[in-house]
Amino acid sequence: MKTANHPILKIDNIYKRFGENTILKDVSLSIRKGEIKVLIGPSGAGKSTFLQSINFLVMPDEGTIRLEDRPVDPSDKRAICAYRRQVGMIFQEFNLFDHLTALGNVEIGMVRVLGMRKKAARERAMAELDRVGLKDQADQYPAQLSGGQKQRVSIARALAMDPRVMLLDEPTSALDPELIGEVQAVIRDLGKGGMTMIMATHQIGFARSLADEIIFMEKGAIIEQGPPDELLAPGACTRTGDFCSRIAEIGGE
Ligand SMILES: Nc1ncnc2c1ncn2[C@@H]1O[C@H](COP(=O)(O)OP(=O)(O)OP(=O)(O)O)[C@@H](O)[C@H]1O
Repeated sequence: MKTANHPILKIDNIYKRFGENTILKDVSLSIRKGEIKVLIGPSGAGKSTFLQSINFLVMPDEGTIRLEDRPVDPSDKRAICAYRRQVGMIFQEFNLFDHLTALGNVEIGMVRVLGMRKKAARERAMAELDRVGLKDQADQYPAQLSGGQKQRVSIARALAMDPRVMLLDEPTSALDPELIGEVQAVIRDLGKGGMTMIMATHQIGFARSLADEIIFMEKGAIIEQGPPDELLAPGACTRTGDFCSRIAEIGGE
C-alpha cells in the first residue's frame, strides 16, 4: 500500500547531450505529494533543461521518469500527452495565445484536450482566474495585461488541467521588479494549498522561504540538496551557501 511518503514523481539518472556537450549528467530527483523543491544554481547549470526533460519537451537520452510508480515511455506520444496533463509547466515567457482573452486562454485546454463542455470549462476557467486574482480581467487580451497578470493567467491555465505536479521554469524572471511579488504570492498560495512543485529560480530569498528542499545544480549535475535551513545555515560551508552569498553581494536577493 502506498503511504504519504511515497514519491509522486521519481526521476532517475537523467542524461542529456546536445552534440558534444553533456548538459545533464546523471540527475535524479524524487518528490512527494505536497513537497516543493527549488532548483538554483549558476546560469547554464542545466536547470531549464532538467525541467524540460521532466516534461519531455526535451527528450532525455538516458534515465527514467515515473509518475506514481509508472514509468513513462518517451516514445509513446499518447502516454506523453496523458503525462503532461498531470505534470503542468509554467514558462518564463508565459506562452499565451494572443488572439484569445484571459478566459479563452484558460478554457481552451479543458475544451480541446480534456473534452469538457464549453459551459463547464468556462465556469472552471473563471474559478481559476479568481484564484489567481484575475476574475475582473477575464475579458482582457494578453496585450492588455501586465507581465505579472499574463504569468498569473498562465498559472490559472495550468491549474485548470488539474495537474498533480507543477514545474515552474523561472516564472518571475521575465517580469519587471515591481510585478514579481504578485506572481510569487500566487505561487506561495499554491504551495500552502498543497500543490506539489518543482521550480527553477534565481530569486534566492523566494527559494529559501518557499522550498522544502533546495537543489543546487552546477555544470549539469546536482551538487547539493537539502532543506534551506541546513544548506544555508551560517557556517554550513556549503557550495549553495557560497553561491547565495555571492549573489547577495552583487545585489541580488
Ligand atoms: N537546444 C539546445 N542546444 C544546445 N545547447 C543547449 C540547448 N538548450 C540548452 N543548451 C545548453 O545547455 C546548458 C544549460 O542550459 P539551461 O538553460 O538548461 O541552463 P539554466 O541553468 O537553466 O540557465 P539559466 O539560469 O541561465 O536559465 C547551456 O550551456 C545551454 O547553452
